[in-house]
Amino acid sequence: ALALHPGSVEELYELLETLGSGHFGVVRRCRRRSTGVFYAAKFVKTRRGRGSRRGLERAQVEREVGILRDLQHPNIMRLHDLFASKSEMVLVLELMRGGELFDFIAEKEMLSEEEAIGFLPENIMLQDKDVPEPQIKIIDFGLAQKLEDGVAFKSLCGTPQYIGT
Ligand SMILES: Nc1ncnc2c1ncn2[C@@H]1O[C@H](COP(=O)(O)OP(=O)(O)OP(=O)(O)O)[C@@H](O)[C@H]1O
Repeated sequence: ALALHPGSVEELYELLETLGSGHFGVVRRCRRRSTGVFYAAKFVKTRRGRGSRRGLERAQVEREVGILRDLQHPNIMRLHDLFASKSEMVLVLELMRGGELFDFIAEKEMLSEEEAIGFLPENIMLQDKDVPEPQIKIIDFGLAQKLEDGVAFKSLCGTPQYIGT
C-alpha cells in the first residue's frame, strides 16, 4: 500500500520545470533526491471548506488517487508517492517523456486535425520520444469508477461532449 508522507514533497524530491497544467493545478518534473530518478509531480488544489469555490473536493481527489494506486499495468501511468497538506495533494507519478498521443498523431499528418479532435482522448501520453513505436499510457482517472464483483453497476458517467443521446 502507498503511504501518505507526513512531510513536504520538497524534502524528498527536487522540483524542476513545469511540464503542463490542468484545471486544478500544475505538473512539474521532479527528481528523487536519494536516487536521482525523475518523476512527474502533479499538484492538485483541494477545497478548504464547504463554501470555497476554488479547488477540487478532497474526497474526489482521494477517489481518483485510490483508483490509480490499485492499478499496476504497463499501459497505465504508475503512482509512486503521495503527499497531502490542507490545501493540496501532490501525486508523484511515472514521468511521461514522449508528450501526448494527440500531438504525436497530429504530427504524422495521417489524420486531419479536425478528425483527430473528434475522437482522440487527451489523457493518453507516450512514454518515450523519438522511438518508432512508443509505449502509450493512460494518465487520468478523473471519471473512473471502481466495479465490484457481483455488484451491478448503474450510473451515467463520462465527459458530457462524448455522451450520446
Ligand atoms: N506523468 C506525466 N508526465 C509528464 N507530463 C505529464 C504527466 N502527467 C501530466 N502531464 C502533463 O500535465 C498536463 C496536465 O495533466 P493532467 O491532464 O493530468 O491534469 P488535470 O488537472 O487532470 O487536467 P484536466 O482535468 O484538464 O484533464 C498534461 O496535459 C501533460 O502535458
